[in-house]
Amino acid sequence: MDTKGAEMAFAAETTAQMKTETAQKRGRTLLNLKCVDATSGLLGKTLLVLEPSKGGIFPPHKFGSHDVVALKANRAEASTAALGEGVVYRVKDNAITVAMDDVPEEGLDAPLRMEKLANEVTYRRLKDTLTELHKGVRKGPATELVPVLFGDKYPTFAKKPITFTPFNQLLDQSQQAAVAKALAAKDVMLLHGPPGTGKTTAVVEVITQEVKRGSKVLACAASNIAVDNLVERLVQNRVKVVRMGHPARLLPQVLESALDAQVLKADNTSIATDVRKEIKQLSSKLLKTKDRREKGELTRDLKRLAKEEKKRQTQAVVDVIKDADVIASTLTGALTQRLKDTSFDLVVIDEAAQALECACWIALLKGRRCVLAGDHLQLPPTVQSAEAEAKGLGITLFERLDAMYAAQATSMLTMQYRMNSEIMRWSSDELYGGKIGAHPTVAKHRLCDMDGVTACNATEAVLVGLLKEMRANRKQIAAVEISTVDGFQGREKEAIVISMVRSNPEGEVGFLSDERRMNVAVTRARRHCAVVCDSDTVGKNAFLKRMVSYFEQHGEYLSAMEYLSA
Ligand SMILES: Nc1ncnc2c1ncn2[C@@H]1O[C@H](COP(=O)(O)OP(=O)(O)OP(=O)(O)O)[C@@H](O)[C@H]1O
Repeated sequence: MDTKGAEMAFAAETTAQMKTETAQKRGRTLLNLKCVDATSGLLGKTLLVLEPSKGGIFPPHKFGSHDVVALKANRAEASTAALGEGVVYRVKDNAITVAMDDVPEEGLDAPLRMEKLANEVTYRRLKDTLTELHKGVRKGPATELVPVLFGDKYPTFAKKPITFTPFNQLLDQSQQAAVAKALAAKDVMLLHGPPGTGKTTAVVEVITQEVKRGSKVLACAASNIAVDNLVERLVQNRVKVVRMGHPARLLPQVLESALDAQVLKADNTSIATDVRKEIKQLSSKLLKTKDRREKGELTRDLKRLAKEEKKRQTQAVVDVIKDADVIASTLTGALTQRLKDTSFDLVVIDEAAQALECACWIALLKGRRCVLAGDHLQLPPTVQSAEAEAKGLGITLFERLDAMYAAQATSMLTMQYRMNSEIMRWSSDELYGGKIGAHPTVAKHRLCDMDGVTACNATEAVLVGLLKEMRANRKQIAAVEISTVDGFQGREKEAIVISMVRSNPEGEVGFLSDERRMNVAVTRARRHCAVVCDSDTVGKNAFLKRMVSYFEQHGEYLSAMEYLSA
């Protein structure tokens, strides 16, 4: 990680180094924009709406929600300071909305260009954390935890079994056992949640129980969406939760939990607002007065008031954070200055098997104990540098700890609430030692039980036909989504069609052979899973061969010839 690596190089490919036209071609800059609207509203931020100057739609580009962007005059030199920076809030074909802290005072009425900025803050935070770890953690809340996570000390648990009254009455036995283990953990516990087993449900119970016993909890995940998911459910349990992060990156349904929203409501904020009004009045008095003594007095007062305003604003943030039972943030977001002096009894990381180990450390250094929830038998985070991956960045902390401490520290959830048991059994037998069961509500559900579906075979044929047609016409049909497996992790659909497009005489199966990828692909399906493949090619790989024969045995097998004549 100390060499910059491919990811850093990619991020550093800033538009500043490219000609603006080249940058526009690469989708990192949009030229000739006009600002058509500026409204305040998003928790004190201003939303600017930008459209192509000549109307119509934007050329192809790479701007997406949450990107950090700079606005400049359309033809400004690359080195010219930006009119302002903001975060992309919404992207449509013909308009992009950007949330800004401070609206540029001038320049918005002229043609503009928008540049995508490399998110260097994240890299700096990862690097700073690694440097701190490298120096050795001799003080702070995680002093006792660090040796356990590096394999120098075994994890320990309370001697007496923990009993608790679940908030969620529906928790199954394996979820209850996992929660009890988490509550008993003195340093680390791994909550292993295979597909559809309600890992987040168990995590929310752990956090709620911890709050009940007086703990302050840091709840994290690598992605904003996973953090918002936790926040939504914790709010339902009436837990006092504060969501860190830029409001433009949060789902609208969790905005009320945002730090900014709660700070706006704080007493110290209304005092700061009053002080600001007073400052305005005194400033205009100062401009009018000719009296030297009065000028001196007013200047002194203004200085004092400015200090007071700042103090009240800072105190409002400190109070909200202090008063919260749970602070929720992304892993890298946990390194904010605002949490610098806050430590936690417990750090919970959801989707830990999809997070880089160094990102986990940002959060872990803030807590005495930790619970990591995830499934290392699904796909790990993407690492763009092959070298970094080979040197260990591709192994997650969850996987590493499970390899060291599975017997002591891991509790696996064993009841799943998504798949028909035939779909589930392949994954359970191949990857989870045959330990997973299907809840009765899903065990037998099939596509043909759904309203409007009459014949399952016909539906399969339609699905496959549809897929071909969409590929050919490159168009999206409502209710059908096309995605790579990697992009679909964490999601589910009633029916999944897996296209294993490889077909060659050498039997090269490439990335299909990653068991975790196939595990993710198959386990997205609730009621129906169809695989389209060249069985000769994929049959050269033992794992895929077993998979195809499982489908042959337990499902329906049709050759291409049979489909063509169907
Ligand atoms: N004990 C339970 N009883 C009934 N339904 C449950 C139970 N636990 C989880 N579920 C349901 O299972 C689904 C998945 O649960 P949840 O959202 O907690 O899992 P996840 O962590 O997001 O996904 P996954 O388990 O695939 O990792 C949800 O619809 C949830 O309501």
